[in-house]
Amino acid sequence: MSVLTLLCRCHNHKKAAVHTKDEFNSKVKTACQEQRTGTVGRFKIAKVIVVGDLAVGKTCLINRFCKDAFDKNYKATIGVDFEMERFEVLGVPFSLQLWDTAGQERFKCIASTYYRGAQTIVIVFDVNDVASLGHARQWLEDALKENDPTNVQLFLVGTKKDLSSPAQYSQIEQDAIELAEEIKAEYWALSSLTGENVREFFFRIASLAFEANVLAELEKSGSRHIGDVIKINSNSNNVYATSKKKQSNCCQ
Ligand SMILES: Nc1nc2c(ncn2[C@@H]2O[C@H](COP(=O)(O)OP(=O)(O)OP(=O)(O)O)[C@@H](O)[C@H]2O)c(=O)[nH]1
Ligand SMILES: [Mg+2]
Repeated sequence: MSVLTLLCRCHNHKKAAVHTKDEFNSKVKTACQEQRTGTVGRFKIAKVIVVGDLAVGKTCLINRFCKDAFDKNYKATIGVDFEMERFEVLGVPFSLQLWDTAGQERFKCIASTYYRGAQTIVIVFDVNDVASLGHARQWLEDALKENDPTNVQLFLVGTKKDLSSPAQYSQIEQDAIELAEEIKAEYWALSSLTGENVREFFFRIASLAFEANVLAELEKSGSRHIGDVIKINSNSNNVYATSKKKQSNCCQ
């Protein structure tokens, strides 16, 4: 289990306007301190879907984080796979369900049936393959068909950074940041082979998903405080009498 107390700050991406928050919302912090996070912490599991072209490194990314393993041999994902990862954010337990989907065209229609209900969409491309970045928009469009665009958090992720020279990388980075800004996604570049930025990236997903969930709970509860106990005592509306009355009505 990973313990998160602060949203990860990632200074590498200062240009990616997309990293706009580096502190938890104060309402969220207070709610956590006062243990008023409602269903978050008890039943809440955020669904994360990972999409992108074949062989860009989706499975390796999830395996590096969840199993600290890396396989240099390519084994295509057939349909979907998923992993659960448990976190503790601001002292509150929180889980991510990570859905690894197939990039191969022939498995795509099976995979897309699992897109629904995602809270986070991760669009993956290979920083050494411009075409895979070009296809990112299509992946996003397909994933959004099954989800409410106003309620999802987007991440654009460039993988295999270890394979590119700084000069090559900075070229594709510009295009990636431009796209990220346009689609309002956070941009991350990482390597599953070396592990660079992998942990930070998943911590960030967990933190933002957690924050969104707690804010939604607070909003839902309106003026009533989540976690408040509703007291029923002998002076309250007599629940027994009411139920008796109902019973007698029913027999008339
Ligand atoms: N050097 C390097 N190779 C990587 C990295 N990530 C993945 N690979 C390699 O890229 C190939 C494809 O990786 P996968 O993770 O299987 O790709 P995928 O996106 O899951 O592919 P599909 O399941 O077909 O959609 C494998 O041979 C990996 O070893 C990385 O960060 N660096
Ligand atoms: Mg795969």
